[in-house]
Amino acid sequence: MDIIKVENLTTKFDDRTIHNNISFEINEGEIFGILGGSGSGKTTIIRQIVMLQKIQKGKILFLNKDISNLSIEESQQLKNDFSYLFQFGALFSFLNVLENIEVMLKEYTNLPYDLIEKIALTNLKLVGLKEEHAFLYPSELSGGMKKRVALARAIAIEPKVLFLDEPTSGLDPSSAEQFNELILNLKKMLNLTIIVITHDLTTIKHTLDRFIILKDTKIAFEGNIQMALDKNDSFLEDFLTIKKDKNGHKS
Ligand SMILES: Nc1ncnc2c1ncn2[C@@H]1O[C@H](COP(=O)(O)OP(=O)(O)OP(=O)(O)O)[C@@H](O)[C@H]1O
Repeated sequence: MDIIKVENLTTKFDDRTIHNNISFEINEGEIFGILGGSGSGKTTIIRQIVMLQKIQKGKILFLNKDISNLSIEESQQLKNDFSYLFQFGALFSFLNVLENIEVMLKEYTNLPYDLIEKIALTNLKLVGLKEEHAFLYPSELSGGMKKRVALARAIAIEPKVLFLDEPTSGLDPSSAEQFNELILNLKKMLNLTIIVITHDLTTIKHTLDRFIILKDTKIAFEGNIQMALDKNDSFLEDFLTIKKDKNGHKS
């Protein structure tokens, strides 16, 4: 079942066309990538799906609702169904780890504080951190730990859909790999649909179930990594820096 359906989306800023009549669907339970060069309109699409940017032409259905025609109550309800981790999704420097995770719960629920604290601790552990990290401040954390806290904050409200913008940017290869592993585990454990903007080839090759590549206002490719490898297309080979061994096997 599709959880998000983008139909004939056209976006222009001044005279510049960013998306020209593009359509795609994101299925429930998949990790879906939105890829493309810098300025190809990846963040704009996500901002449109999460209702931060107006849809100029075309339609987006999110959980079967046309997001351009929602009542205030419907839009509030939909906002409870997703969460996002933006590229520079900073933590509040004056709050400790646990308090940072609790922010969304305090904002979006009426739960009593002892329950909020319990949920925050559970989510802290879900993202691979320990109770002893709970009272550290952001300045005392590594980049990978900060991303984990931001992720714990995003999943604490139990969203159905999670948006991640460049989740591994700024991480060293080993931390990025661990973060990718965490995304895969969370998808399985929490039954999430995850939409990822990424340039990270490891994420693209090992974490995404399916992806689109935006190029020159259109979708240049839609499918999974195997389909991309099978295509023998020079743009795809360059974009994904696909390597061939001496027997012509691609990786
Ligand atoms: N609100 C806006 N008003 C005017 N131009 C905008 C607006 N939002 C985005 N743009 C422009 O639209 C283009 C696409 O931006 P977008 O952020 O979606 O690209 P992107 O693919 O996410 O790029 P990157 O990988 O560099 O983050 C860019 O040229 C950007 O400057």
